[in-house]
Amino acid sequence: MFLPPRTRLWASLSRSGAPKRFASTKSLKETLQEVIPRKQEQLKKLKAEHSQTVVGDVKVENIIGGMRGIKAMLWEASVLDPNEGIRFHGLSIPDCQKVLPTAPGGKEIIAESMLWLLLTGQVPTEAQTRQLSLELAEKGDLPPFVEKLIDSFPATLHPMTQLGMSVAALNHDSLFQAAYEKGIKKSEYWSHTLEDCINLIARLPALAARIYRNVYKPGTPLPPLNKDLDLIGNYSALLGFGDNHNLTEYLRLYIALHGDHEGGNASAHTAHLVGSTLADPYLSYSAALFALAGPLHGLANQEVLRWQLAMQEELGSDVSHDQIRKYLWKTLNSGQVVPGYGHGVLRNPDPRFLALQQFCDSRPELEQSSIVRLVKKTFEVAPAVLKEHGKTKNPYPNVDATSGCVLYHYGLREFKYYTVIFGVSRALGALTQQVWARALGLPLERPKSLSMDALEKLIK
Ligand SMILES: CC(=O)SCCNC(=O)CCNC(=O)[C@H](O)C(C)(C)COP(=O)(O)OP(=O)(O)OC[C@H]1O[C@@H](n2cnc3c(N)ncnc32)[C@H](O)[C@@H]1OP(=O)(O)O
Ligand SMILES: O=C([O-])CC(=O)C(=O)O
Repeated sequence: MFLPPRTRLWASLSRSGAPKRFASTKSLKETLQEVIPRKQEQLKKLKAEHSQTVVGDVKVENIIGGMRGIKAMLWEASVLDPNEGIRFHGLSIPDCQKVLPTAPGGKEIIAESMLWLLLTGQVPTEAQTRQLSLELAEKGDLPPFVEKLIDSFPATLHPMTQLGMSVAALNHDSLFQAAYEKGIKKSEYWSHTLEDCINLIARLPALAARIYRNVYKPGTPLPPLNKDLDLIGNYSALLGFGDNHNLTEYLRLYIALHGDHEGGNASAHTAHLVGSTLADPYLSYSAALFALAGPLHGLANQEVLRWQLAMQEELGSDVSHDQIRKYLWKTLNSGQVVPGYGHGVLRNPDPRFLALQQFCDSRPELEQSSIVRLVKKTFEVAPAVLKEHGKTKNPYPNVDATSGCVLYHYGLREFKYYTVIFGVSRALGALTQQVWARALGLPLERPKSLSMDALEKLIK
């Protein structure tokens, strides 16, 4: 039975509050086959009954202000509330932490259960999650020419550039593109797109880990994919951290939480825009990765670590609130942004930041870590400084403020690599939408632009 998200959450919690799973044995594709006709019907009804209903207005400030606040995209998997933060099909982060299956022996949400939720709007069973893990591990090997391509990159090429280029090269094997060339019907687009999306997600650990090894641990052999591990268990092992359970668990949580942040963020929006031309999922996601690689977006997590380490270098480890305050002012007065703070939509501390901080608070070794403590102390000071500075509409931390310090503490210290981990994650949401865009037959994205002269004419 298909239930609205909130009802489904309550239905998936037993009376004792412990998660209870539905006993479905359906595969991901079978589940989607069930869900898609209902969504198609919903869209048809919206079009028929409300095409002309006004849901917002556009001011000049929206046009010159990066389209902030304009409701202009359909995005199925998640919606962002400025104060509450993200909900995935209606489920908040704490809701997801209660009901989504974890890895055997683990406590954190895994990529597979988040992907299932994003794609279907349903909480998968333990068995469905394991089945998906196995499918991903079976499909995770790289084509030899892509391995060669990655190996040919100079180690000085930024890891995000390497990731974007290698994801684009995987389109050599795009099933959607091959089927399109044969001339398939529009109603068949989504199933080929789904195959591509699953194949791409499956290959991301091997791809991202190969980049890491080449750049930072040259000459160390990559282990084969382990069919008994989940996607991120394998990623951690490929990176060389497989026996670090704490880091593996952190990566699982990190990657589940960064998976989707509604549609307007720069990476997801880029994937959607490029995908709307019917470019295949590899090309669309490759483009998204280059948007993620900008310092106002995903690259901010690299910038946060660089900034916090520079602060530590200058002030020492045992730093006072007052010293941090002065350091923040120095950054602001030199005309730079404080990385990890502010947001295009959020107006409160990012619940992803809070969830990652909670992870830190639950582990004694992280509570003792000088970099983790510095990040926490910065949070205790920065909002007041940013409020006094008076520019940013949101003086609170976003997820990037804290995501890197835990990696750093656990030994993954090459912070130029951090956005690659974000890039492995964002595929979950961006590619989910690609499937939905094809299933719903969404059109080419093409908003209207205006010159300043044209705008002035319109105002008159
Ligand atoms: C996963 C993610 O992508 S989360 C975001 C990651 N990015 C960062 O952490 C980088 C630092 N933050 C920022 O640059 C911004 O807050 C952004 C890009 C995230 C959002 O930008 P906007 O929606 O334009 O923010 P906002 O409307 O509050 O900006 C108003 C002014 O405040 C400034 N401002 C915003 N955030 C900050 C900050 N953290 N430090 C200093 N100034 C800031 C803006 O630069 C802008 O200044 P301007 O008028 O001189 O151009
Ligand atoms: O929503 C945004 O604009 C940026 C962000 O936090 C994300 O993409 O995760």
